[in-house]
Amino acid sequence: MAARVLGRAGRLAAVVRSSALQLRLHGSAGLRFGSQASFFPPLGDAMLPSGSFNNHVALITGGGTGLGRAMTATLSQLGAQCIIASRKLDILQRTAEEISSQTGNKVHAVQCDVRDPQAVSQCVDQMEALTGLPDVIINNAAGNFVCPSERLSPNAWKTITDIVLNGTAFVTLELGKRLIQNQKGASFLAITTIYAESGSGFVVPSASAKAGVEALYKSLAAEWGRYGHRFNIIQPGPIRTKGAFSRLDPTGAFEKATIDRIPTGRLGTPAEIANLAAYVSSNYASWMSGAVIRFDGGEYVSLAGEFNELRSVTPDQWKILEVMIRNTKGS
Ligand SMILES: CCCCC/C=C\C/C=C\C/C=C\C=C\C(=O)SCCNC(=O)CCNC(=O)[C@H](O)C(C)(C)COP(=O)(O)OP(=O)(O)OC[C@H]1O[C@@H](n2cnc3c(N)ncnc32)[C@H](O)[C@@H]1OP(=O)(O)O
Ligand SMILES: NC(=O)C1=CN([C@@H]2O[C@H](COP(=O)(O)OP(=O)(O)OC[C@H]3O[C@@H](n4cnc5c(N)ncnc54)[C@H](OP(=O)(O)O)[C@@H]3O)[C@@H](O)[C@H]2O)C=CC1
Repeated sequence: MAARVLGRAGRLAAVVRSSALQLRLHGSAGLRFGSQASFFPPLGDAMLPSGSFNNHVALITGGGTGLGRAMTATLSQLGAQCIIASRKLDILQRTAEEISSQTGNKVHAVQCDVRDPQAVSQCVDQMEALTGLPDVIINNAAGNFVCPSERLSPNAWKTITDIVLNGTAFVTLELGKRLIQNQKGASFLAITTIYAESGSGFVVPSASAKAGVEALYKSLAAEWGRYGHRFNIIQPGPIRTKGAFSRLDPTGAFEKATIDRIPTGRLGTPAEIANLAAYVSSNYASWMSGAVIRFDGGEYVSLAGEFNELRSVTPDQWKILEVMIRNTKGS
């Protein structure tokens, strides 16, 4: 009997040793479970009731492309009159016409480089003439590229931090002052990124500027509630847009690894973030201020936990690991 048990234990130990060796040699290659993305299908329809933004005016910076365009389309569909502002007037005009023709609600295109406070002031003048002051302001315009920090010129640093931090501040302060003067409340939303919180190498100007934007919005949430202003932040994870992916993963080499570390097994979609932005900017969220909403399919926590790689250990391997751990005696 004892010999039989010892024999079984010996065989098990041999299996444990060989499997542990396999694990060490080959990692988890080929041992992944099937894609879980099918559990988390993205929905594309506008989530809020139709007419939720009737009689509302929304300014979306960078609204001509990517996520800003998707937010504009959703707000317009829900009844808002939108103003989209960025540098490239032709792109803005094309987007404005396309969205207006689909929703029946006016979208205005206004050229504005948010790095220039005078241009921002003129943009707001133009907006006041077209629609009056806005109820909703979405600071979405940004610039970014991957680059080792030792290769950054002073102007590269300045370009990104000017668009992201100074641009957001110029738009927010210009509108805030005029809204306060007119005793009009508003919802301000800033689009940052998950690495605004953690920092990240290779996108250091963007990480620094987005962290500044978060500090700006949290501070104003505290200070300007008394004027009827709400300030919130959405931190998106990866969502395919030409603007982001062409500058952050120009060869496409990192996309699979990115998707593999997202617990929901897929990238986000522009329509999903547009629904969240619409909710945060709507009167349904009138008690929400100072919030930082991470919207990343779980990527941030997945990157943060040092044991999360163990997801790729199979049930059979777990049996072996458990035996090894239980058989450990002493320290
Ligand atoms: C691990 C991989 C992950 C894969 C997943 C991929 C992506 C998604 C995941 C997460 C995304 C998270 C956050 C995303 C944040 C974003 O903001 S994405 C949005 C990106 N969109 C844009 O950037 C659109 C607007 N961008 C631009 O217009 C330009 O790119 C630019 C920002 C450069 C501004 O244009 P412009 O004002 O015309 O500037 P210049 O071309 O004159 O350049 C100014 C200085 O910057 C230097 N520079 C430009 N490009 C680079 C570069 N690639 N590397 C190094 N330096 C660069 C340029 O030389 C100028 O400096 P000098 O005058 O020469 O000194
Ligand atoms: N896509 C993603 O995976 C993620 C995106 N984000 C954030 O989402 C937001 C939208 O990015 P995304 O849609 O992907 O990328 P885009 O490149 O499509 O959007 C950036 C927009 O900013 C505008 N812009 C850039 N510089 C200026 C400027 N100086 N003045 C005014 N407008 C300017 C651009 O318009 P123009 O060239 O006409 O000026 C463009 O429409 C950004 O804040 C980005 O940081 C955050 C995390 C992930």
